[in-house]
Amino acid sequence: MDIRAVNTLSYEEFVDIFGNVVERCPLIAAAVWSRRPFSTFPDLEASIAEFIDNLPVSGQEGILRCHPDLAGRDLFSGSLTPESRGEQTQAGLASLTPAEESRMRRLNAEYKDRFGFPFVICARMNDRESIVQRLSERLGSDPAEELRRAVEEVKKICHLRLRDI
Ligand SMILES: NC(=O)N[C@H]1NC(=O)NC1=O
Repeated sequence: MDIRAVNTLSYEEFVDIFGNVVERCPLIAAAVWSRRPFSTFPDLEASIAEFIDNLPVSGQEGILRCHPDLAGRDLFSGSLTPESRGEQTQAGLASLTPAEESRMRRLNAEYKDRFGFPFVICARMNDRESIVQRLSERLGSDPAEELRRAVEEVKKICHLRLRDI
């Protein structure tokens, strides 16, 4: 799709196409539609990033809470969005050993307890080993720094999803 075509979309069409570039947050696409025309795809991406950056902390945490756990129950029950399923599968998370799976589950739960939102990382820029490693490392982060880092990961996921479109 080219940017001129994007600029002619109604908001319903725009939300249909871009509603999941940030996982389960169609509100973001609905909001940035009013900033068109976009000169390029990076311009659209920058509008999304700016919208996210201008949210209060509760809004940014809300975005993170819309993300499914990595290698969590949703992956095995089939209730993920197609985008998330593809990303998690590509990173090897659909084929963890039972021991790796239970380690992920334990670390994810510990992370949520500590920060109040799920661990978010751009799965396609990682593999199963680096995901577990980052998760263990980030468990020790300062909460404000961790929120900032998690939001940057949301933007990386968004970047790749926009590129797919
Ligand atoms: N929890 C989490 O990071 N989930 C996301 N990461 C990613 O690459 N796709 C997702 O759904």
